[in-house]
Formats: sequence, C-alpha cells, structure tokens
Amino acid sequence: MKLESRGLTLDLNYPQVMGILNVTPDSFSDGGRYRQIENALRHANEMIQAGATIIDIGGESTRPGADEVPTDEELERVIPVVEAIAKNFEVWVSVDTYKPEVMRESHRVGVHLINDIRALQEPGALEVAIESGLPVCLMHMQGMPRTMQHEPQYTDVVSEVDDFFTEHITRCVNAGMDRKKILLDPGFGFGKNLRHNYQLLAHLSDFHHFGLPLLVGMSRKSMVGQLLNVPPDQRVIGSIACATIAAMQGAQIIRVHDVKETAEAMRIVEATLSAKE
Ligand SMILES: Cn1cnc2c(O)nc(N)nc21
Repeated sequence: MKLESRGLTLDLNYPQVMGILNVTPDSFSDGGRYRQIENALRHANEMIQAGATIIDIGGESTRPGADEVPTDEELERVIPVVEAIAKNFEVWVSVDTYKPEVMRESHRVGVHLINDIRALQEPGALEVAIESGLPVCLMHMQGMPRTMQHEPQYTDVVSEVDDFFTEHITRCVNAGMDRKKILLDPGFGFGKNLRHNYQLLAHLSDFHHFGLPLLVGMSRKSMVGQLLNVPPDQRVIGSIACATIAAMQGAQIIRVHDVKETAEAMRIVEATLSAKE
C-alpha cells in the first residue's frame, strides 16, 4: 500500500513514524515568531534525523479540556511553520487542524496531508479537503476536547468506531472525495476511558477491512499514564509498547513524540512481520 501527495510517496508496507510538532504557546515557551520558526525547524530536523517520515504540525492543543483557538491565531502559528518545513525538508508535512481556512492555507504553502480530529465535520472542511486533493486522516472522537472525557459511554466501542468510519467514508466519497485519499484513526483518548482505549488497541486489526491506512496516536497519553501512574515525560516505554502492539497489527502510521525510540521499535516490528511471510 502506498500513499502519494505532491510528488512524495509513503511506503505503507512498513510502519511510518509521524513526529508531533506542536506550535502552541506552551510548546515553545520562549515565544517570538522568528524564534518559534527556528525552534520548529530544529525540532523537525531532529525528528527527521531520528526516522520520522511525516511531521504533524498543530496550533491548537487537542488535550482533554483544551480550549479552542481563534482561526487567525491558529493561522499565525501554523502556516509559517508548515511553509518553512515543506520548503526546507524532503518530508511529508501534515497539518493537525479541523478548520477549513487552516486547511486551505496549509495546502497553499505545501502541506501533504490533512489530519482532522473532527473528521471533516466542520462546515466547509469537506469541500476544502476535496478541492485540495490532499489525503485526509478521519479520526473518531466522541464529543469535543473540552468535555469528551466526562464519562464516555459506548455499547461496543469497536463496532461504534467502525460504524463511524463507514458513515464518514461514505459521506466523503458521496461528496466527491477519492476513497484512496482517506486514512482512518480510532482516536485513542478522544472520548474513551481506559477500557475503551485498550479494547480499540486489542481489536485494531478489525479496521483493516476498509482497505485504508490506519493512523494511531497513543504517545504519552493517559491510557499509558493511568496504567503506569507516571507523568507524561515518563511514558516513553509504555508508548513504545502501544506503538509496537499497533504496528504488529498492521497500523501504517504511528503518531509519536519520541521518534528515535519508536523508529527503533518499528525496525523490530518490520523484521518480525517480514519473517512471517
Ligand atoms: C492531534 N492528535 C492528537 N492525538 C491524535 C491522534 O491519536 N490521532 C490523530 N490523527 N491526531 C491526533
């Protein structure tokens, strides 16, 4: 399975590591626009050297309880960084946004992939995504970041996420999107309690029946923290375990903070999966 965008190809027969680049104020404490771009380029370079083949740039925190960011503010944070990385590196750049204006401007300055935690449900987002011709990751979320972790409920989380994928693939294809441009993501931690997250991880391979790439993000999340009772910066080993379990089930893109460690673990997964054949 391969994914194409703007002349770049991603070989999805091997797990690809997506490095997280947050351009929210708390992520670059020493502020200042130029400094922010300089720091972002340095961080992106580190992740690329460590094995990331995609850099995911986000200007609005998606943590539980996070507030929304005005569109102009998100544009100011994200667009210069998307442009700088797309210009300076031969790497896939994805934009983590649900706002159509940010999608459009990111496309204008060279982004390769749209990563939308709201699965193109914002007014105008689907039209912009189709117009751009870019691949899009549709992620499942129950509720909104501000309230999604207040008692999430499911009858059967795996089948409900599967139904969500069916519904939104159909919606996008009926609106004119090329089905081959869609990626799917169960949205670990987005309206899921600990058990829901591990049911999704345990059954991740069930989602291959769509024949579309699976993108997963468990890095440093509470599904690791709640089990190990450690703060985010001590969740690397648990995150690697999650990444390995997902990749062993064929997840094609793993979204992480700790690129070097994850890329090394993916080498082990590749060796194991290729020995299966
Ligand atoms: C932005 N973001 C935070 N967590 C994520 C996840 O698990 N998947 C995707 N696609 N994006 C995420």
